[in-house]
Order: sequence, then C-alpha cells, then structure tokens
Amino acid sequence: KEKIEFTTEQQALMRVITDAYNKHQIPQDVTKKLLQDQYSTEENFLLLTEMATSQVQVLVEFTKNIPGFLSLDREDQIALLKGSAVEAMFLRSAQALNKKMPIGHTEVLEERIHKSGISEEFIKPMFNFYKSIGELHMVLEEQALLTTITILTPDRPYVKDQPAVERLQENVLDLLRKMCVLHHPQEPQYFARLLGRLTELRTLSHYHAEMLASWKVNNHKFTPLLCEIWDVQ
Ligand SMILES: O=C(Nc1ccccc1)[C@H](C1CCCCC1)n1c(-c2ccc(Cl)cc2)nc2cc(F)c(F)cc21
Repeated sequence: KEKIEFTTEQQALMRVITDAYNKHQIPQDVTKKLLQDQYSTEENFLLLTEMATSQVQVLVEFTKNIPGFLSLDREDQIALLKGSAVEAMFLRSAQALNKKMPIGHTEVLEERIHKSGISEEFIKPMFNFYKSIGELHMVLEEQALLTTITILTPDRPYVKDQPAVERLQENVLDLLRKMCVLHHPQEPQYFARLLGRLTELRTLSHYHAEMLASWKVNNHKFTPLLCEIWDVQ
C-alpha cells in the first residue's frame, strides 16, 4: 500500500485552491432557483446568461489564487481564462447536479433542465457528461484541482508561453494524482479516468455556442462579458 506524502508546498497549494474553490456560491443559487419554480424558456435563458456571467467573474477571482498564475504573461492569463470559462461552467454544472440532495430533488432538477429550453440534440451529450462526472464521486479537493487543471491547459488558442503554463499545470497534476490515490485507494485507474473526463468536457464545450443559439427563445440576448468569453452574438 503506497504511503502518500505531501510536501509543504503541496499542502499549501491544496489549501489555497480548496479555499478559493469554496468561495464560489453560484451553483447553489442556480439549483435553489430551479428547485423553487418552473420557469419559462425565456426566464431560464435569462437565468443562464446571468449565472454564466457571474461565473466568469468568479472564475477570474479564482484564478488569482492559483499560485504562479499572476506571474504568467498578462495576455496568456486572458487566453487561459477565455479558453476555460465554458468548460469550468459545465464542470460546475455537473458538480451542482451531482451534489447530495434530499430525496426527489435531483429528479426535479433534471426534469427542469430537460425542459429549460435547451435544444433536444444537446440534452443527451450534456447529461451523459453530468452522469459520468457523478459516477466518479469526486471529493471537493479533486473537484477544485480538476477545475484548476482545466484552467491551466497549455494548448489553449493564443497562449504564447506554453511551457510556463505546463510547469504550473504539472504541479497541480502531481497533487491531484496523490489526492486520487489517497481518496480512492481501491481504484488505481481513478486518476486516469478523472483526466479522461476533461476530454469529454472539451467536446461538450465545443457545442456551447450552438446550445445557446438553439435555445427555444425568440430573442437571444447576452451580456457584453458573455459575448467576449462565450463567442456568442
Ligand atoms: O446556469 C446553469 N449552470 C451554471 C452552473 C454554475 C455556474 C453558472 C451556471 C444552467 C441552468 C440550466 C437550466 C436553465 C437555467 C440555467 N445549467 C446547465 C447548463 C449550462 C449551460 C448550457 Cl448551454 C446548458 C445547461 N446545466 C446545469 C446543471 C445543473 F445541475 C444546474 F443546477 C444548472 C445547470
């Protein structure tokens, strides 16, 4: 049985990333609203654009806490944020859906998302992804590290100094690998499965602009920030 040791740097990194991740409150707001009422497709679209806009703002704050992120080239910081915002939102959505809830709440939530106005063709791939995240039963630290790894993806468009991003990402990957052995000792392949989800996440995120454009509403209005980050309008 492998004895897991964390260096002092890794312990500090884990604490900083987990604390920053815990500051996010949006997913609870979304699930609470969705469980409270059945909204029209217009109201759901507005809720999505509002939530997604604040999610981007929260993501910017989160990245400031990633050790070394602010030392990256300024334009590369923007490229990493722009390249990961949609994926981070879908990851948060998956975690929101898979949170432990009172009996029957998850079914209501799923039903309301099915009926939210999203076009049928995207329901299946989206819920497949949510289910595949749920099956992993990630602990909070793993969720926070996986989001960080998504942000620190070196091969995003327009990133100039990829090696600098790789160095930061490697530290987080090393830490995540240890956390996986610690929390899932019976599943030696768990870390690999976790990283495999990032491929599924990237594929799902390719559809996001189409998912929004095909939302069953007459007027697809976006905030300026979403137009910037989400390649819409
Ligand atoms: O807002 C959202 N997700 C969000 C989460 C975290 C942070 C920011 C946004 C939206 C809702 C969907 C129903 C209408 C209202 C918005 N949302 C999505 C979702 C996101 C983007 C596209 Cl293109 C399609 C679906 N999947 C969800 C799963 C959940 F358990 C869930 F609770 C909310 C979810």
